[in-house]
Amino acid sequence: MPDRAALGGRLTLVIGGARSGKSAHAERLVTACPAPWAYVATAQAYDDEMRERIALHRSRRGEGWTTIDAPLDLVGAIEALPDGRPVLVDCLTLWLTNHVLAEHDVEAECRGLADVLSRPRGPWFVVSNEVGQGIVPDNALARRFRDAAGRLNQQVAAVSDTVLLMVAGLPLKVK
Ligand SMILES: Nc1nc2c(ncn2[C@@H]2O[C@H](COP(=O)(O)OP(=O)(O)OP(=O)(O)O)[C@@H](O)[C@H]2O)c(=O)[nH]1
Repeated sequence: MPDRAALGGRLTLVIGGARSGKSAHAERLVTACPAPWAYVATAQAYDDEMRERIALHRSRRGEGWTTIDAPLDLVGAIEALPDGRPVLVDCLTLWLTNHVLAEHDVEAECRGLADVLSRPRGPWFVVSNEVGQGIVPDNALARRFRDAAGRLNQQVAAVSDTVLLMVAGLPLKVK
């Protein structure tokens, strides 16, 4: 196992805007650890565009990966993984979207996730979107989502050893 400190510690949050290169960078970090790697996907393929994106991701990942679908029960999926298995969770924002749309108790879900991520296991790499830098959305659901995403990112960043902000494909170490 490579030096944990060199990999960024037990938990690394990779955060950025859409197409900032966060998934690819997080994959590079995970594959610096010995295989096998676990990919925990929170996306659901509702249409052809999403199906195509997912197929691209799968072909990019190649061998050595096990994919686990966890659109809602991310805590259960993480807890079920064997100790020491390098894990990539992609991404928190879609997981949050799924809970918001299902009208679940989003605050409780986020607390539960931050709690499991704060446990001394890993190496874990978690991808999330930095949202909310544009103008205030004009509908209440989007505002609620934006606020919940900001709070979730803060909670996860607080328990992370390393936080990387992706800008134009480049990682900026913010923690
Ligand atoms: N269900 C499922 N989803 C996957 C799989 N592979 C990737 N995804 C999803 O694909 C999503 C990321 O895709 P993109 O929209 O291309 O990436 P992005 O995060 O906008 O862009 P980048 O910042 O460049 O990574 C993540 O939410 C993953 O959950 C898979 O095998 N199964």
